[in-house]
Amino acid sequence: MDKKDLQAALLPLRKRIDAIDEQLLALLNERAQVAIEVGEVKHAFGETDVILKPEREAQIIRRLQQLNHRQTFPEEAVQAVWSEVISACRGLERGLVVAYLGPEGSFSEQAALSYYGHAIQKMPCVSFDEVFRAVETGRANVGMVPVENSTEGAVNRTQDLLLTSMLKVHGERTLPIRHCLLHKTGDLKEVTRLLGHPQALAQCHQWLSMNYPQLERVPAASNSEAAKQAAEDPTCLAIAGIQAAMIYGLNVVQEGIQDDANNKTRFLALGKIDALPSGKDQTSLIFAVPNRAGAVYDMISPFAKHKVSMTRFESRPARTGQWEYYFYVDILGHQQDSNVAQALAELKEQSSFFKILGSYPMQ
Ligand SMILES: O=C(O)C(=O)C[C@]1(C(=O)O)C=C[C@@H](O)C=C1
Repeated sequence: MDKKDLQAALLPLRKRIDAIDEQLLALLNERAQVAIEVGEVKHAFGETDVILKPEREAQIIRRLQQLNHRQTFPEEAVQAVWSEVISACRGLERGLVVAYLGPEGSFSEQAALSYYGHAIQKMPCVSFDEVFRAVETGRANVGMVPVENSTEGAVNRTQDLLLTSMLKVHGERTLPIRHCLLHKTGDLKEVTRLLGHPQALAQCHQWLSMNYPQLERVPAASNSEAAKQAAEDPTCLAIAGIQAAMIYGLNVVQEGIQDDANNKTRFLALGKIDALPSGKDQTSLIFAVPNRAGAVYDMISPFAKHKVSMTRFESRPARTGQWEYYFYVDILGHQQDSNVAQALAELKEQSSFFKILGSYPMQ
């Protein structure tokens, strides 16, 4: 069989794919028209602010994943494809400005694109504080921030900002984090310094100590900022993701240098909207207890009483110098579910501080 036979065998199959793509495109256009009408209805009812409905998006994707069960189209692709379809339709209703820690090529950007899709207006910010401020002041509609990492634990600055901010959580996205060692040319003769975000330096600590113990480790504002600087300075190595390497034209000296091969970061989607129950939700909250024996035990007993599962329990010093703490807790269920509502009401009753960050669809 020669090349001509191959082309002849492929031709009818490719014709079928072309015909299917035409149908898909026609259907996508039909969907886009309906989304525009949805936008008009929302407008007529005065819902002009943010078009985003996290619970509806989660329900659409979950329903399709179930329908697709045991079919040929890959399971993960359902989420990826429909996130983009919904993103494009949402963008036709109204543009969404998304703030995150930049510059371009950061893991936060990846999380933002994965959660909100590509039909967004990106607003890269210089710090987590700036991300919160951009959303609070209305310059951005929503923001995406890392909250915890599987190797390093809580992202403290985010935790502190969540404590005082009026923003609410409406979604989450967990991404695998693969760090790469990057350099301008790949010729490391002149290298004296290693740039990376403190979280990235910590996640690669063992590998760096084994392979580059002599290099000065310099904290950067973000991984992509480290990559951007290294692209201009051959005396610097940078730790960042492969995305940043491509954007800033860097050489990948070594891929996957994080100490844990399964390194993951969980990001939170923030805004001023409340996500309604989607059928599979979780709730994030912060509370503090009076400083007395058994207080924490008493505090969390309403969860057991009302059969609410706790999936995360983290503490952070209250900075009073009194060994007092804020507790960051995630529970399964939506704050509108009756058992969750009862447990939260009892917890609130006994706390010296109580704040619900939001209920939102589980990824
Ligand atoms: O159902 C809506 O409220 C819509 O705006 C439509 C749509 C979609 O494309 O399916 C778009 C954006 C919302 O976040 C949810 C769903």
